[in-house]
Amino acid sequence: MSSAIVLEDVWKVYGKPPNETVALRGVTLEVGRGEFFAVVGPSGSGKTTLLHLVGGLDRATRGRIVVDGVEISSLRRDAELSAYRNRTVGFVFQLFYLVPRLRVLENVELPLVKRGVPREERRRMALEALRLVGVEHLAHKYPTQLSGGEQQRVAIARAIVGKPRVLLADEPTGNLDASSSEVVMETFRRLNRELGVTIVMVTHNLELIWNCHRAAKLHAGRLAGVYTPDRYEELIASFARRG
Ligand SMILES: Nc1ncnc2c1ncn2[C@@H]1O[C@H](COP(=O)(O)OP(=O)(O)OP(=O)(O)O)[C@@H](O)[C@H]1O
Repeated sequence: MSSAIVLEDVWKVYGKPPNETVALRGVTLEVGRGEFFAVVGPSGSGKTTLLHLVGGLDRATRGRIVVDGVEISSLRRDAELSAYRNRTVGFVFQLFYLVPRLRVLENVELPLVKRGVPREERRRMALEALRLVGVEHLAHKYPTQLSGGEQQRVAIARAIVGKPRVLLADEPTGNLDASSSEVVMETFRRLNRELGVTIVMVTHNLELIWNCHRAAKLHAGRLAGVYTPDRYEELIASFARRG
């Protein structure tokens, strides 16, 4: 298994003594290329922190992080980290963060504007991304005219339009009802299967791990285990016992 993501002894400390919070305490983890990988754990266990570090939204205090062959923990300049964010990873958040005054197509084009892709090419790529997630017919609507599930699929189109190797999703169904959640999960499964995109998804909803090849459990900033589907029942039961 070649690795899309490698974390070696990663620590994250927020704040300064005596008011510091240690969010990650030496996490070592590998995610394979083409894996659909879940991260679960109680509130405050460090899930979002881990995703932010992998996505280059924040820097680790200590340790090594390599994503798609790039050692992001050694990128010192903000411009390098920003280029990494724009090219290698795509983000999907719980709150879709679409720009309300822009049409769906224009929202999806945004990451390409930053890259300086010419207009016609942008349009073509944005329509292709919308088609991949099954909402091409909504291209000329505004976000407020869409359901939550449709907005999240547009946000996924925006995340994949630049053809990132890794898609990072933080509670992507946290704001959706059960049927919209299923549509979003089906979209992820298809992107993973057909395009081979590596997906890391943070979730509170343990039922969603059944979509994933493996699931990591964090507890108080430490890796408490990495599970394959044959042990998911055991993982779910561990939450029933003590969270
Ligand atoms: N910017 C920050 N400044 C200070 N402390 C922070 C910051 N972000 C997170 N923390 C703290 O770090 C710890 C881990 O937070 P994190 O958001 O990663 O947890 P989580 O598992 O994603 O939680 P949840 O499931 O509630 O979203 C928590 O104690 C949190 O209060």
